[in-house]
Amino acid sequence: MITIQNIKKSYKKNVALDDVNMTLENKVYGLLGPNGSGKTTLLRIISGLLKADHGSIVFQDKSIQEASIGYLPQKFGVFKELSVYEQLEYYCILKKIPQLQRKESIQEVLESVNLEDMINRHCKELSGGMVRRLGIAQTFLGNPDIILLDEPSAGLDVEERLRFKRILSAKDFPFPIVISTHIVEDVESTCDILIVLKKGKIIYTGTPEDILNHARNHVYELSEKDYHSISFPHYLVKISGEKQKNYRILCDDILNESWKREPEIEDGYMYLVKGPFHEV
Ligand SMILES: Nc1ncnc2c1ncn2[C@@H]1O[C@H](COP(=O)(O)OP(=O)(O)OP(=O)(O)O)[C@@H](O)[C@H]1O
Repeated sequence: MITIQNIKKSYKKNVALDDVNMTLENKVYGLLGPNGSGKTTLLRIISGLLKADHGSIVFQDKSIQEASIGYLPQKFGVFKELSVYEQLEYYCILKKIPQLQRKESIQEVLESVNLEDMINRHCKELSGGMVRRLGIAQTFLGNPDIILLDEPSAGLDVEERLRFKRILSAKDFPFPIVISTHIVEDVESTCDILIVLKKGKIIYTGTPEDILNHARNHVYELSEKDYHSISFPHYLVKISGEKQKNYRILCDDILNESWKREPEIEDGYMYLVKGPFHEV
């Protein structure tokens, strides 16, 4: 278990994290939040790359520095002249994986991200999405105590995005996995717990199912004509339909009952982030 207590971090006067507290068990966590809400800063602090101004992170009664951490940064780079095998062997050395175990570990993680055929290719031959998958693979090497993935599915095509979700759903991992993203779709079916950050503060911790309740009675679908006639505060979630367009909105006003819709996870998340829509 990892306990994160009272973490604060500012960049000069800009407060990036404002008293963040959470406990991470052996579950998959989706760290959601709009751009600039503090997700990367939090992951960098947990990984030990960045020092918090205040607070502590404890791993099983010890300092987090003693934990083995698998970390995928937002920008993951490779040594272009190394082969895929050599690149991962380099990570094995950093993670102190004994030489005899390296080959098997490397093959295993490459298979999990569907890159086994690239094992002897130069990293410079990999596409952007393949580099991202190599980045995900290296986090699983060794016996990590925690895995931190900063926007893992950025740049992955639909098939690889689905494969990544399957990896996460396939088994119970013996360590926490934290996935940072601002795309609800990436985490809704794979994460046990969602944590939502807004302006450096946690505004929601709970299951993906419970988050949609935040938008209950706030979701409406209007025709184009009706939508253009409203003037109260609202958030436009999406426009769907071909000929007859439906405008799905979040608002605090009570509208025609026939326009009301059941909330989905994305509605709940957007209401938390954008709402409320009346003066509080
Ligand atoms: N190195 C830095 N120097 C100054 N300010 C920074 C630095 N890194 C982040 N910030 C600021 O801290 C806040 C949180 O940024 P952070 O990158 O952690 O957010 P994020 O949720 O990961 O955003 P995104 O989804 O865009 O990646 C933002 O206001 C950002 O401008």
